[in-house]
Amino acid sequence: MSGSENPSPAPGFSRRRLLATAGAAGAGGLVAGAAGGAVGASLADGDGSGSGAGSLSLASVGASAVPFHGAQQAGITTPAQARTVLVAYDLEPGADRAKAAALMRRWSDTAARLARGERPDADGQVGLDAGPSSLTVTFAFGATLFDKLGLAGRRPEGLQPLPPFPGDELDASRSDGDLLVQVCTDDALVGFHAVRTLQRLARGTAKVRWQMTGFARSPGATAKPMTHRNLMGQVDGTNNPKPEAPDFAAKIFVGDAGAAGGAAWLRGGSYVVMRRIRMLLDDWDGLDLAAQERVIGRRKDTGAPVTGGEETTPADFGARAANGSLAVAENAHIRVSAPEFNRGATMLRRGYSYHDGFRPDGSPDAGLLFLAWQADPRDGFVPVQQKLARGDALSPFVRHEASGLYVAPPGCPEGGYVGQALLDG
Ligand SMILES: C=CC1=C(C)c2cc3[nH]c(cc4nc(cc5[nH]c(cc1n2)c(C)c5CCC(=O)O)C(CCC(=O)O)=C4C)c(C)c3C=C
Ligand SMILES: [Fe+2]
Repeated sequence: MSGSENPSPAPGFSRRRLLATAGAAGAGGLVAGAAGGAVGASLADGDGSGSGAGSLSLASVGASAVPFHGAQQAGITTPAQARTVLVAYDLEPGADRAKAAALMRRWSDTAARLARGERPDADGQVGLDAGPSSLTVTFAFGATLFDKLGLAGRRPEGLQPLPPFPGDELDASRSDGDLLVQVCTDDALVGFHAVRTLQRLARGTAKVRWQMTGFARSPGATAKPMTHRNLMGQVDGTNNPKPEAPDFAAKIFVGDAGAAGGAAWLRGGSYVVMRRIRMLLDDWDGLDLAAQERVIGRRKDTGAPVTGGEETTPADFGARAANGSLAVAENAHIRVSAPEFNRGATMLRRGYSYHDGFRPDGSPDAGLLFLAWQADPRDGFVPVQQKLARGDALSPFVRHEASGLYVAPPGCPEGGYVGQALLDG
C-alpha cells in the first residue's frame, strides 16, 4: 500500500501540527534545497505552539523531513545527515523479476512513509517518539542483479566491474551485492528502525550480504554550519561539485548518452561507488602538522589551500615555494584528484566516517565509507582512483578494504516505485 493511500502519521505527529521553521544547514558546500527544508512540531502541547507549561517540543532536527518522491532519489544531493547505514542484499535463489519488482514497491512505499514520519504496518515501535529526522532511503542495483533477473540486455554500459587498483586489499564478503540500500538520518534509532523495517520486508526475496555503519557531524554540533571533518581531522568535501553549477546535473546524473541502448530506464539516475577505506591513523598521527598539510595540499584548521586564502579559495597549482618546489606538491591529494588534472573527471563525494573498534595490534579499525556519485564511473571514479593508487601522498596512510559499484535509478513519483521502468518495462 502506498503512503498516499494510507497517510497515517505517527502518534502525536499529525501534519496539522507541523510548523514550518528554518531550513537545514548545508554540508560540504551543498545547499539544502527543497529536500532539506526543516519543519518543527510540538508533540505534547495542546495547541501545537510548543509554549505550554511542561510541553515538549520536537526539535527541528527530529521534525526535519526530506521527501522520498521526486525526479532524483533523495540521499544523493541531500546534505549529509549525521548517520548512515549501508546494507547490501543478494537476491534469494529463485527470486525472479516479479518478486524483485514487488520488493522494490514494498520498499519504496515504506521508505516514503518513514520519510514523512509515518509508521509502517506491523511496526515494532522502535520508531515511536522521534520525527523523521531527515531520513532518506536510497536504492541502487549492482551488476549481478541484472544477470540474475535475465536483464543483462538492459544493464547500463557503465555498470562494469571496477578494475583492480594497485594496493587494493578487498574483502569480497563486504563488497558488491545485488542491491544497495543507503539509509541516512540525523537519529541513530530512526536509522535502525528503517533498516530493520526494510530488512523484514525483504524476507523471501533478498537477504543481507553485508552492512556498514557510518557517522558525520550532528546538526548543531558546530557554532555554524561547516564542511565536515574526517577522522584524519581534515575538512573534507570542500571542492565537491556544487548543485548550482551549470554542469552539475550532467556530471552527476545519467543523461541521454548514459541511458542509450536498453538503459533508457536509467535517465536521471546516478552511479555510486562505495569504498571502505581504513585510515592508518597511528601512522598518520606520527606526521607533524606541516607534513600532514603537504599530503593533502590544504591546511587542517581552515581547509584552505596551502597556497593561501580561505576554504573556498581556489588552489594555486602553479605557485612555488621559496626553494622553487611546487607549493602544492606533485603528489598532494588535491593535485592528483582534481578534475583539472583528470580531464574533468568529477564525482560528488558524500562519504561517512566509521569506527568499528580496535584491531588486535591496537590500531583503530576506522576510516571513511567513501561514497561517490557520478553520471558515469568510467569518466569519474575509475580514472581518478587509477591515478591516486599510483601517486597519491595519502596512499601510504589508507587501505581500501571493500568496494562496490551500483546504479541508482531515478526517483519515483507518488504511486510509483524506484526501478519501475526497469522491472515493469
Ligand atoms: C577516487 C577518488 C577519491 C578517493 C578514493 C579519495 C579518498 C580520500 N580523500 C580524503 C580526503 C580529502 N579529499 C579531498 C579532496 C578530493 N578527493 C577526491 C577524490 C578522492 N578522495 C577529489 C576529487 C577531491 C577534490 C579535489 C579538488 O578538486 O580539489 C580533500 C580536500 C578537501 C575537499 O575538496 O574535499 C580531503 C581532505 C581521504 C581522507 C580519503 C580516504 C580515506
Ligand atoms: Fe579525497
